[in-house]
Amino acid sequence: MEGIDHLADERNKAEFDVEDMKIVWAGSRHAFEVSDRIARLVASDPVFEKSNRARLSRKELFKSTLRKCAHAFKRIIELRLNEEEAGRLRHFIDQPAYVDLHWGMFVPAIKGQGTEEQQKKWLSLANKMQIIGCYAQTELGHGSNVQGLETTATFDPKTDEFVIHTPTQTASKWWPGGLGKVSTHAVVYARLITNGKDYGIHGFIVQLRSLEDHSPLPNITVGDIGTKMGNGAYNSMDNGFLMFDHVRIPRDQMLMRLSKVTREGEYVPSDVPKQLVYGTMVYVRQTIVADASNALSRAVCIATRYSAVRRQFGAHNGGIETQVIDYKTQQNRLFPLLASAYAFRFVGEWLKWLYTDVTERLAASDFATLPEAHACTAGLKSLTTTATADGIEECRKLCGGHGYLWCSGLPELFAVYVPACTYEGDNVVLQLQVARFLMKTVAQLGSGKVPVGTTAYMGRAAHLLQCRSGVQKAEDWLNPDAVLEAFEARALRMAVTCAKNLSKFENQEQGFQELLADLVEAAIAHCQLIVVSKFIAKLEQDIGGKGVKKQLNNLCYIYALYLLHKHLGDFLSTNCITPKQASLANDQLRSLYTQVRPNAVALVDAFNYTDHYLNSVLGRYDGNVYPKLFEEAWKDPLNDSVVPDGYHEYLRPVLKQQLRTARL
Ligand SMILES: CCCCCCCCCCC/C=C/C(=O)SCCNC(=O)CCNC(=O)[C@H](O)C(C)(C)COP(=O)(O)OP(=O)(O)OC[C@H]1O[C@@H](n2cnc3c(N)ncnc32)[C@H](O)[C@@H]1OP(=O)(O)O
Ligand SMILES: Cc1cc2nc3c(=O)[nH]c(=O)nc-3n(C[C@H](O)[C@H](O)[C@H](O)COP(=O)(O)OP(=O)(O)OC[C@H]3O[C@@H](n4cnc5c(N)ncnc54)[C@H](O)[C@@H]3O)c2cc1C
Repeated sequence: MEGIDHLADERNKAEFDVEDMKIVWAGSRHAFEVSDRIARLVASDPVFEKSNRARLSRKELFKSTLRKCAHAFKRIIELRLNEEEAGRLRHFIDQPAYVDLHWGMFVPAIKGQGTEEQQKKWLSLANKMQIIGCYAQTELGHGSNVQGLETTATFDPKTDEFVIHTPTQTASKWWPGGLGKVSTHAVVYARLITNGKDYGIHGFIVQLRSLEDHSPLPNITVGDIGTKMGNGAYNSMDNGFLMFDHVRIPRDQMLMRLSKVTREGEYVPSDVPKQLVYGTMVYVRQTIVADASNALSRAVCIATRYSAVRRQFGAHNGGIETQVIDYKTQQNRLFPLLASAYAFRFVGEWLKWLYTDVTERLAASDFATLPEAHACTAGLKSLTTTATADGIEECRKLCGGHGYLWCSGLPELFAVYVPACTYEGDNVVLQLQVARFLMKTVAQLGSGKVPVGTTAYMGRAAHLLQCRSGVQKAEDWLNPDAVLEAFEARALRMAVTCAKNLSKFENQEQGFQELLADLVEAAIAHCQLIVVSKFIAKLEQDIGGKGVKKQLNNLCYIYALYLLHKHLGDFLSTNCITPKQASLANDQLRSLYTQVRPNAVALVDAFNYTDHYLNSVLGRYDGNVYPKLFEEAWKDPLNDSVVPDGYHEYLRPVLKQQLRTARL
C-alpha cells in the first residue's frame, strides 16, 4: 500500500534522536545541510534517473553518462555551486564517470606536482573544463610496481622537447579512467631520460585529442579496454589504453615542482623527498577511505531495513512470523557491519585531518610525518576497502534470494565497489608498505628515537610485551583502556614476532619475502588498532543529542569486540587475552546486539539516504518491498510480451519434437 510506512514501528522504537545522529554522521550541521539539499536536488531531476541502468547497452550507458555529466556541469554553473556542493552533486549522481578522474586525480596531480606557472596555465583550463584530463600511470605490464613502468620521456635538447614513447606492448597505458573515450589530456607517468641517463618515473602533461574534433592527435593510439564486471556498475567509465609513437611535447609540460630538466638537458633533482611524486596517490587513498563508509553504509541501510521487513518462521497458532533481524545470526552478521560503517566514517574524518596536517608540514619543508602519512593512507585504504567489499557481499546474502536481484541495489553496488580493493594500489601490496614501516619502527625501538603518532604505543613496548588483560567480567570489555591495551599488545607482539623472525635471515629482503603473509597480518592488526582507537577518541569528543553518544558507544564496542572475536587466534596466540576473557567478550557482544536491535533502523536512517541514492527496492524508506518487487519485475523487457521472442524459431520446434518422440 502506498503512503504507509511499513517501518514505522521500528522507527518508534528508537532510543535516540535520529536528527542529531544525522549531524554526527555528516560531520557537521553545515555538511548535513549541504548534503541534504544536494541529494534532494539530484533525486528530483529526471536527467539523473538511474533505475534502468542495468538494461542499457554499454553504448547507451556511456552516452547517458556523458549526458548526466554535461547536465551536472550546467547545473553547477546555473546554481553557482561551490566546490563542496559540486562534489556532493557528483557523489549523489552516483554514476562512475570521467569527471571523477578529472577532478579526483588530474587536477590534484597538477596541484601537487606542477610549478606555480604550470598550475596557473593548466588549472585555469581544467577548472573550466576547457580541457578534460586523466591520470595515466598503470601500464599493461606494470601497475603495482611503479618503478617498473616502461613508457619513456626522452629529452631532445635540439628542439627543447620531450619525446614520449611506448617501446613495447607491455608499456601501453592500460586502465586509466576517462582515457578511453573522453580525456583531451593526461598526466602521463614515464621514465625521464636525458643525456642518456634514466632518472626514473616523472609526470608529464600530454595532449591526447584534438580540441576541435576530439580525434586522437598524430602518433597516438587510444581506446577503451572493454566491458568490466556487472551490469551498469563501472561500465559507465571509459577505462582506456594508450600508445605513443615518439610523440613530442614541450619541455615545460614536465611537471617540475619536484625536479627539473633545464634547457640544456641537465637534470636538477628535487631537494625534497622523491616520494612526493607519489603524492596524488596519498591524496586519493585518503579520499577512498572517506568514501568506504558511504558504500558500506548504503549496503547496511538496505540490509537493515529489509531484515526488519522480512519475516520467516516462528509463527505459532497462526500468529505473525519472526522478523529476520531478530535472529542472533542475522545480528551477528549485520550489526558489526553497521558498526564498521560508523567506524570507517570516523577514521575517515581523522585521516582527512592527518592528510591536511602533513600537507601543511610539507609546505613548510617538514617531511618528518610523510612516512606515517603514507603508511596510514595505504593501510587504511586497504583495510576499509577490503572490509567494505566483503561487507556489501555479506549484505547481499543477508537479503536472501531477493538480494541477488539487480533491483536490490546490492549487485551493482558490489560490482562498482570491489575494484577499490585493487585500484590506487592492490590491498596486499599496500599492507606490505605498512609492514615495512612497522619493521623500521620496531628496529628503532631502544635506539632513543621515540615512536610518535599512530606508532606511539610501540614506545610502551616494555609494558605491552608482557601485560595480561585484567578483564574479569563481560562489562569490563566496555572499558576503553582494556580494549585499547588488548589491541595494542596484539599489534605490537605480532610486529615484534615478525621482526624477530626477520632477524634470523642473513638477507633481510629475502626474509621479508619469506614472511610476507605474517607481515600482512601484523600490518592489518596495526590498522585495526588505528580504527578502534580513533572510534574511542571520537567518543571522547563533545557529542550532543538525546541518546546519541550511547548508541555510538555501543557501536564502537561492537566494532572492537567483533574484531577481537574474528581474530581470536591472534589475541590468544600472542597471550594478550585468555580463552575465558574471549568468552566474556562474546557475552558482551551479544548484550550489545540486544541493545542495538531496537535502534537498528533509526541508525541507518541517520545516513539520510534518499530512495534515489539507494536505488534499492529492498532498502526503500517506507519498507514497501513486495508490491515494488512486482512492479520492477513487470518492467523487465522479457515481460514485454507473454510469449518470448524466439519461441517460433527455437522453442516450438523442440516442444513439437518432444511430442513426436512421446508418440513413438
Ligand atoms: C568522494 C571521494 C570518492 C573517492 C573515489 C576516488 C575515485 C578513484 C577512482 C579510481 C581511480 C584509480 C586510479 C589508480 O589506480 S591510479 C594508479 C595507482 N597505482 C598504484 O597505487 C600503484 C601502487 N604502487 C605503489 O604505490 C608503489 O609503487 C609502492 C608503494 C608499491 C612502492 O613500491 P617500491 O617499494 O618499489 O617503492 P619505491 O622504490 O618506488 O619507493 C620506496 C620508498 O617510497 C616510499 N613510498 C612509497 N609510496 C609512497 C607514497 N605514496 N608516499 C610517500 N612515500 C611512499 C616507501 O615507503 C619507501 O620509503 P623508504 O625508502 O623510506 O622505505
Ligand atoms: C577499475 C579500475 C580503475 C583504475 N583506474 C586507474 C587510473 O585511473 N589510472 C591508473 O594509472 N591506473 C588505474 N587502475 C590500475 C590500478 O591502479 C592497478 O590495477 C593497481 O594498482 C594494481 O596493479 P596491478 O594491476 O599491476 O596488479 P598486480 O600487481 O599485477 O597484482 C596481481 C597480484 O599480485 C600480487 N602482488 C603484486 N606484487 C606483489 C608483491 N610485491 N608482494 C606480494 N604480492 C604481490 C597482488 O597482491 C595481486 O594479488 C585502475 C584499475 C581498476 C581495476
